[in-house]
Amino acid sequence: MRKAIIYKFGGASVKNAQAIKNLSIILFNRLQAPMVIVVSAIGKTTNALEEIVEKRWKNEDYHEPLLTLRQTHLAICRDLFPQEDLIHGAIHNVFLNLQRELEPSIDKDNYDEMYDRLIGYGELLSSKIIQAYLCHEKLYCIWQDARELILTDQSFRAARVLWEDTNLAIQRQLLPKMKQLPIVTQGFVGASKSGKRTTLGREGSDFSAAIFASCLDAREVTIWKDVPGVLNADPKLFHDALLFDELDYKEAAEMTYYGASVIHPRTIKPLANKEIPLRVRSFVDQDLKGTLIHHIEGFHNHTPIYTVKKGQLLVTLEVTDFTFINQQQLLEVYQSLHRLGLRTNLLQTSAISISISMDDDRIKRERFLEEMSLHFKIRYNEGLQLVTVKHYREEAKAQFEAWGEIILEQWTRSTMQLVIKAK
Ligand SMILES: Nc1ncnc2c1ncn2[C@@H]1O[C@H](COP(=O)(O)OP(=O)(O)O)[C@@H](O)[C@H]1O
Ligand SMILES: N[C@@H](CC(=O)OP(=O)(O)O)C(=O)O
Repeated sequence: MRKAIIYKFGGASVKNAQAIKNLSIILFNRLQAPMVIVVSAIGKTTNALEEIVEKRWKNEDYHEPLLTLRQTHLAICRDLFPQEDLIHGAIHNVFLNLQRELEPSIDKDNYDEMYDRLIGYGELLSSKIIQAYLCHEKLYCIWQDARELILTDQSFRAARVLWEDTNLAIQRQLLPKMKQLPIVTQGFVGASKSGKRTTLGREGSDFSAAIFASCLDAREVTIWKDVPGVLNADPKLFHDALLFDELDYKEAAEMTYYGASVIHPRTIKPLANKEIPLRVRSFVDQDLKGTLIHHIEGFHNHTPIYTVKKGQLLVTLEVTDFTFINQQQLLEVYQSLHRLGLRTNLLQTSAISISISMDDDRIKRERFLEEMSLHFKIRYNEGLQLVTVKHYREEAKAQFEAWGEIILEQWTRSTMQLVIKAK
């Protein structure tokens, strides 16, 4: 059998009926076996599901957002399929199951577990609609439940892959099917060996594509985006951003680490380990070649790379007596962050304080602050932006002064980071 090709279509590329039709056009000349097509939830479905789950958790009324979500999906089906197609009933049933799963009383200690049980419904819906539509267009393919293949531990919302088990499941269950027809499956979701549903972290479908690629020793992965490829900055924020024709794995991995949301941070490593090339290309203009991320001997980039992470919480922990910050205190802070699964993006210590910029999470934040209040005096600032400039030029800081007040900065020889409070 030839080496497999992996395609990943994110939420933007399947955001409505027109976008799904466009996906089938992309596949028209490209569909082949062996191929795995990994899809994310339609548009902003995962955000809507997050709202529903949070409301259910707080015992608030979630019926309105649930109804909107149902109507949106059924309307897409009406645009894509004739009235008598079985898909309408199938999607209706998925919503009945979701409704049923939202009803029972909830275990108040296990928000993350409940979240993972419900949030993957978005990918379930999109993958069913897309597989049915491709078959309707005579682009025959098989639907596969990714939770039978991507096996993880039970670190809900940021599950770690059990590589050996996943590899085995893919070889045994997926490979034989792949010989017959292309596969459509879900990104983002997995399951533990005891059958609990898990997820790989928000925007984790790129990582799912990389997992399939690694286990299948794929020829290439293509992720289809609404941008021409990887640029040196988010083109929505920087209008003069430059497109890279190619990038070395290491440079791409660092970009994602600092927050370039075009690729999920966990995607590059499994591909780099097996030297599987990753192409990022546009689903809008399919004539463009995009950006090829692969191993480039002696790669040197001097173009500045800008990344912006929004929704940052900057916490400053200050000692309450006149002791200095020591390693034991740092250890306790890190242990608490690790236990709660809070991601830190910048840490700075002074003699009497520790400042941490982290991705905000309203529920976990409260627990962290509560734990820290036993040892420190706390100040915090929310809704901040963390700007990172790699290969910065001297004048780089000045342009961000217009963005707001720079309340923390950190410089190394190659990287500048600024925490900014918008005006
Ligand atoms: N360096 C970058 N190059 C290209 N796009 C970027 C970059 N940094 C951030 N982006 C943003 O990433 C978006 C695409 O990623 P994302 O929205 O996660 O896609 P999807 O969810 O459809 O997979 C683009 O619309 C762009 O605004
Ligand atoms: N739907 C999930 C997973 C994902 O990766 O989505 P996208 O490919 O649209 O970023 C999310 O929104 O987090």
